Amino acid sequence: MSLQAAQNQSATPPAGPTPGTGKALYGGKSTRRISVHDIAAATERGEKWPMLTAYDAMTASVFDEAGIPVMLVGDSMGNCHLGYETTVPVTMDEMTVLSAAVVRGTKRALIVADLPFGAYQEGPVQALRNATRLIKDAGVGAVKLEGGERSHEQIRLLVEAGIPVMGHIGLTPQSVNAMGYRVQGRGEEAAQQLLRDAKAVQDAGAFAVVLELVPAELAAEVTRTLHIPTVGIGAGPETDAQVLVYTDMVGLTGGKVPRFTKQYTNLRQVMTDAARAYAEEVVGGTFPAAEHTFH
Ligand SMILES: Nc1nc(=O)c2c([nH]1)NC[C@@H]1CN(c3ccc(C(=O)N[C@@H](CCC(=O)O)C(=O)O)cc3)CN21
Ligand SMILES: CC(C)C(=O)C(=O)O
Ligand SMILES: [Mg+2]
Repeated sequence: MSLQAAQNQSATPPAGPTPGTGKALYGGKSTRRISVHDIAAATERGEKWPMLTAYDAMTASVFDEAGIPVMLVGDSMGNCHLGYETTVPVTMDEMTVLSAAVVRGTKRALIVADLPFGAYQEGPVQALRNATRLIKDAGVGAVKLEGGERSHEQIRLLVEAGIPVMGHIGLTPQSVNAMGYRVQGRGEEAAQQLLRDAKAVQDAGAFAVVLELVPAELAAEVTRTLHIPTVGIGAGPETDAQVLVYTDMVGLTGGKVPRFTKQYTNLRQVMTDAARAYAEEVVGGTFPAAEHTFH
């Protein structure tokens, strides 16, 4: 969000829910889907907004009813949901099936789907072909792809074709084999590159940009510089929006989680306890009881 927008915000505080805009992001009366324009308008008013990943209809319906306005069918499904080591092996077929499920499970949220590794690196035409699949076959409202300057031609062609695009710069996990999982944008030269990447994404026509694993001060500077919303993950508190991988947020991720995540509950423990209780009752012969039994 620009400084101008921030000043507008302090000059005219939001006056409560307005149909079709503003607090409608968080479950106002409107039942239509949230659009990229609603996202831009909310950000202009200085409203921060939360994004969560989702990979199936059931989970997505929970978050939709909880009022999460934007959901990302992230290629993090690779390690969080499909059992791969990283996001790198995720295919367009996997993205399309799970994105369609998330769309079916939701009524209100804007659904953004990642273009997986290999689905846009060949060039803009390949990017358009694969983004079109996610829009037409899965029914998502927008796509996301990684890279700043290196991806600006892809972003531009998708936007010209009428597909809203979210950019993603800083740590780009599809490049893990080249860059590892390290904080990005440290040092003057790397910071200048991140600013150039952010501007390239905005100039290409993206409606928002994810900043992953960058110093908070740099994320704040990018946020002040751009007019499109910034969505932070491991980028400090001053971005316009935040995103978390939902399995980290609910404590379901097996193994190590990044330091920037916050675990709000421990579903792994809840599910472990439930599974053990069920197993004990089956072994002990106390389940099924009379009320679960037909004669
Ligand atoms: N479960 C999960 N959560 C995520 O946030 C996530 C995924 N998976 N998969 C796709 C990408 C990969 N991400 C990652 C993966 C590892 C680190 C990591 O190891 N970070 C170090 C900090 C490194 C440093 O200090 O430079 C850490 O300890 O958090 C960070 C982000 C974020 N995304
Ligand atoms: C971490 C977020 C931004 C993402 O790209 C994903 O979940 O795949
Ligand atoms: Mg991703």
